[in-house]
Amino acid sequence: MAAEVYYQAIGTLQSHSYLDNFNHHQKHKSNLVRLVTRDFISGNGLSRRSSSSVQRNCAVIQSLAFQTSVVDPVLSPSRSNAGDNYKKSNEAALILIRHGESLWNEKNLFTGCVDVPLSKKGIDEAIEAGKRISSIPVDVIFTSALIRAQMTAMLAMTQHRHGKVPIILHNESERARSWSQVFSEDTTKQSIPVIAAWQLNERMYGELQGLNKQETADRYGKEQVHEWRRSYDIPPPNGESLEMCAQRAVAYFRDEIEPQLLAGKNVMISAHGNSLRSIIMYLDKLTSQEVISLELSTGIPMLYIFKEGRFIRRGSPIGPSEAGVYAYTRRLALYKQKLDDMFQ
Ligand SMILES: O=C(O)[C@@H](CO)OP(=O)(O)O
Repeated sequence: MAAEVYYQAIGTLQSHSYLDNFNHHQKHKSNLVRLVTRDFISGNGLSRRSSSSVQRNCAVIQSLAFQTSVVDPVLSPSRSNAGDNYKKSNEAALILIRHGESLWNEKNLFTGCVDVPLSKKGIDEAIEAGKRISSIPVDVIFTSALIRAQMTAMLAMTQHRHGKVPIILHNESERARSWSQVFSEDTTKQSIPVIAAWQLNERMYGELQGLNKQETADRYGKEQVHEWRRSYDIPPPNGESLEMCAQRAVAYFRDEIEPQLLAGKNVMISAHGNSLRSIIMYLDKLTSQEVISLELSTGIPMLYIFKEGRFIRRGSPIGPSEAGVYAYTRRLALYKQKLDDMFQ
């Protein structure tokens, strides 16, 4: 009973998860999640005090949502896409994760398409991310072609409770494909295909790649560097703007990933700050103004549900130190229950 009440309360809070994109609202919601989680952990279920506090605060969250003038993706008919080629389909989970901290994030260098591995902290973040999504179904994984996204996906999957083995598909040549075949149906069932695509790579940062971000701001001015980093259509010198990055990343999402979701497959995408910003812009129908303030932390998985042609955000932990809470749907709760029963 306590768990049921807990998930319901968290569900209410997390249904406004798009507020996480706005730092000033994030804090408020994070306090509420902490309050409810504390009651749950104490084992007494939701206390009357917390229960009325959640109700009261949900009203506050509602009004914050109104102030942002972002339409609630849960309540509104559809801010989302896939409309044209919508077919009646099963519900499917979509997890988006930005890679853990890389060795160049650690050094504050522009990275873009330079292929840099995770730092020690990034490895820990990826493992932590894996714990947070360990009860959410994953049938197929898409990563960029870059090692930091691939390391993140693989490390995260070591924590998954289903115990399946992620296997990178090699389609770069006929020989690579044929030499990496598996000849057991049972083994295939126990594995998750991992598809690497360059289209999901970080935006190409042009002549900024390898430069220190602070030194670049000192040299060219804070405003100019912010424009290069966050504007929608201004590219850094000889690099890609977010708009250019979206042209390949969103096209790939629509052509290769949406069909999987339509077929009812649960998908995880491990990619990068800007390739994911462009995909989120598409999923949440953000304007080119709104996307400027969209920041993604390293190693924090976000959950969407794809149902009846719509993408609905179901939450994301607030930050690295927060508990991983998502608004589970009935189908996800049943999947979790199945894992609980299996590992009792
Ligand atoms: O350097 C990069 O490739 C990206 C992501 O780390 O940086 P930014 O935050 O400027 O988009």
